[in-house]
Amino acid sequence: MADSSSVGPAAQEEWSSVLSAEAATRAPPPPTTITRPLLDLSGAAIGGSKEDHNPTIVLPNQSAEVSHFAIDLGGSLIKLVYFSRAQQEAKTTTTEAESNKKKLEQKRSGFLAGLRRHGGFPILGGRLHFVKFESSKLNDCLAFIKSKRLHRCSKGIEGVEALGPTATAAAGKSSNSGSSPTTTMPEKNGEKNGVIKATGGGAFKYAELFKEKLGVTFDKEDEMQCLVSGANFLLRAIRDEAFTHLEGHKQFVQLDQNELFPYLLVNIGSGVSMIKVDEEGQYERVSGTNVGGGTFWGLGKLLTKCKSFDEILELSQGGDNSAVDMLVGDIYGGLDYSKIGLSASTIASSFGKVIAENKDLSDYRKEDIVLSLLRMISYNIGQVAYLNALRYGLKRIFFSGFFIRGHAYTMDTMSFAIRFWSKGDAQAMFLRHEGFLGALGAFLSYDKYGLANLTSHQCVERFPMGAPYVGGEVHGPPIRDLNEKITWMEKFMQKGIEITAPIPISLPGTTGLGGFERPLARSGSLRSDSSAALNVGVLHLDPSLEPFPLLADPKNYEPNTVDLSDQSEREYWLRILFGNLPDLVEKAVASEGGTDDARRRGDAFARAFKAHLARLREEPAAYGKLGLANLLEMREECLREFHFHDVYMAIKERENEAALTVLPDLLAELDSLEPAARMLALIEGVLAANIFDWGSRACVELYHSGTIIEIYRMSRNKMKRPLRVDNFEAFQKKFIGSGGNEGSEKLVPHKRALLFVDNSGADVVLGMLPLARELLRRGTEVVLVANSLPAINDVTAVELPAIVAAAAKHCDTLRRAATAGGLLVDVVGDDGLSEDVAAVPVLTVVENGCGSPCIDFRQVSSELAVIAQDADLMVLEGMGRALHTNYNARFQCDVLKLAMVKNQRLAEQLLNGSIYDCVCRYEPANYGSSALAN
Ligand SMILES: Nc1ncnc2c1ncn2[C@@H]1O[C@H](COP(=O)(O)OP(=O)(O)OP(=O)(O)O)[C@@H](O)[C@H]1O
Ligand SMILES: CC(C)(CO)[C@@H](O)C(=O)NCCC(=O)O
Ligand SMILES: [Mn+2]
Repeated sequence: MADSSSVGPAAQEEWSSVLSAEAATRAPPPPTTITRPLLDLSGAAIGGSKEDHNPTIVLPNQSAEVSHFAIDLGGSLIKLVYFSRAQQEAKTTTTEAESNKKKLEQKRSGFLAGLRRHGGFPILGGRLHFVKFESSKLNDCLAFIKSKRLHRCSKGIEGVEALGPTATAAAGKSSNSGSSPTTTMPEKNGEKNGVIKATGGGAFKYAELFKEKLGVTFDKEDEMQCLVSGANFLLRAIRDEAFTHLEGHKQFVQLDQNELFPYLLVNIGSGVSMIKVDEEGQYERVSGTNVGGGTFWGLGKLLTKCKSFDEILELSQGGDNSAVDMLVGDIYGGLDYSKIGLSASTIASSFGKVIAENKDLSDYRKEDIVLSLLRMISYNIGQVAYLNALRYGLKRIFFSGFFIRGHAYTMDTMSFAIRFWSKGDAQAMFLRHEGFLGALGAFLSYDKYGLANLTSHQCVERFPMGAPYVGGEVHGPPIRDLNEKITWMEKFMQKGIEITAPIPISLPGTTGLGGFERPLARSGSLRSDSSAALNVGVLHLDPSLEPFPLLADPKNYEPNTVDLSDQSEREYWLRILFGNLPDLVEKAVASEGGTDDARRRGDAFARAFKAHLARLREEPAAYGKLGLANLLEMREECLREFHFHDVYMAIKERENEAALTVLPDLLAELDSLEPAARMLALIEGVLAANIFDWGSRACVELYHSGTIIEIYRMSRNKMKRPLRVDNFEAFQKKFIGSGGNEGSEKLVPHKRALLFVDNSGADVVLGMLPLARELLRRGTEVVLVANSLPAINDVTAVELPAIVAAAAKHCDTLRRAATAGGLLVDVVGDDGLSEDVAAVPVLTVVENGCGSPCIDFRQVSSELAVIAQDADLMVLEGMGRALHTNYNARFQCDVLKLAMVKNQRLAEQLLNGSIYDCVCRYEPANYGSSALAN
């Protein structure tokens, strides 16, 4: 699995230049329409006139994603939440051989999918996207809806399914003018323009307009109701949604669902609404204030002539409010007013200093004015919120609305106010989807999807791939497809700009007692609107994911072993991923035939991935709590985003083949051993074969030194006991009894073993399959648990049946068990199969629900969850699944954790050892709890 022990000097140099280029931290704002070089030109058409500087190009065959949506039309911003079902990959150039292979894989995955349960959810699984527009740019919003054809599928998911990628939907040219960008489309292919859930004042104000332009009717939902149901959904279903922000420090809050209510929801939009929420569906708007986001933006605009909200926030970075604010010290001759607890630096009166000074507006620095204004409004809202919380005895206050914009100073100011006035009794919390509560609530009111019932394990927050390259500005026409994404990356390359995703502002200083020092300014480092998109990401809804039932303590389970909130740890792993990037890109491009198209995508992938790394370096919590597993998954997701389906396919095939040729000899060798020696040989074999890990730089360098088989032999020969962690005896005792003599006492074999496999090639063929065979021989049913999607050279569930079939040619046990398990459907031989198949323990394959080298047991496939219920042994193999994640996890059944450490730092830190050390950690059922009981 994935890492490396060293990063070359060249890579390091590039890394630091990318990551420290403060001046280049902001991507240029995108023009509202762009000319896009095309990948899939079929059916393409130029929208608008050809003389247009930036005509819109419509790519009907690349917009296979069809969606459903809800809208919140507010006083300042329009928010859209739309759904797209599990993505149909847009076509990229594939050879016939590749497409045949894909068909075969699809057939196989159909077999796996046949095992899926959908838990009774009417939704199929898909993604929730979040988009916003300025209310004054309604036409952009209309154009967006048309380009995505959101208005055409109001029949819902069932209707969505029936739709094909038809050649319609010109993405209207964006403009700020009042002219109509679109006209109502006639019905086509049975699609209907229908009824859309809408909330916010604009649901009333613009109902006629939407009817006229898009032919849709609004089904109005109450704004407060939507805010509350949106908030409840986020707090229940999205992990790492709520956080505190105090003195520059952001911390995610684990909310206990039983202790969530009552709370105060303070939505700061143009105006502010304060809602007491008592329980699901029960709430009351207890207060509001007209001093809100609109006030800040409006006054700020008047006073500074700034053109955008972000510009104002950015200005405030360099401000010193004491230039306009009257401080206690100004009144008290530099002294504190300590009798009532006010320090000299406390603001006595916002803007009060101006009175005595005979100056014009232009005599003041804009920065100072804006900071004073921001502080005044934030603090005031905090204070009113506190008073209402006090009025109803509420301890938890959640702030939402786009006024917040993830802006550290704003959040700190409000948190400070709450903490100060409540004397620490009440807590201010913020939501990552801050401004989308209303739209989300409206979306959830399409209750037929059962979305409102989703819980956290069914919502996976993926890294929002579109985000780093959309640039600034509130979204105009968005990135619609792969091709546009690539075009963006190329634009940056042409300009020689490294996109390091927008960086959040720096920490403000506070001076206690309500006085604030000015925030530490940092040049041009405000997060732009695209980073707000970065923060919310895309929610993947997967109704087939479930918590793994054998976790001993699901509530406190933490998959990651390495804590990346530690700065040096984070820096190290970010560097490793950065250093491995050039190689990975080469492999990725080669895996897609090395064509120009592949090269383009490869370069774009590298840019995008670097942007994410840079972003995380600046704000580690940008995507929620960050662990190594997330980083590794992000890389895989990012590859998929640029349609690299399986980078290591060729390597995996080559290594499978090579390993299969020596399998018969290995099996014969194993069979010649006594049971005790055989068991040791099997375990050592698994560990030795775990060296084939293309995610480890050190190992990849090793592969130049010999053939696969030579390296495997070398690895086995080097194996020395005791291993770095060596519980082999304990395992052996459980397995073959004390003394190692089979038959010396009656042993009950395990009923069902889950073998979590890691790499393709020798690892699975020479390591895990022989172990599976041994278990089967002892009467244990074996389930091979493998990835649902490719990650590095990890074997996938779809690939396993063919590997097992090939191995079964050399082994009767495997053949019978695999046949009994339905794996050998098309390899039925005519010898020996007439025997009683029911008596043979079964060998099956199950997908784990992941596309990453690690495994997060909070979210596994439902098949795995079901089959795990009767398992009494787990074997977690490989660094990703047994060390990076789950090394400290406890389970309700016996667990064997087997891995070779292929990273020096991890070896030192986790095991006090060195690279290539091995771990054989055996933990009997409820190992942790019995330890506690003692
Ligand atoms: N790019 C932006 N453009 C305009 N305002 C922004 C932007 N980003 C943040 N804001 C702030 O967010 C506020 C709007 O927040 P939000 O979208 O939650 O409210 P709204 O729904 O438009 O208003 P209301 O609910 O009162 O009708 C603005 O008044 C402004 O203070
Ligand atoms: C009018 C709404 C509800 C529109 O979203 C909002 O802007 C608001 O709550 N304004 C504050 C009005 C008040 O309670 O004084
Ligand atoms: Mn609103």
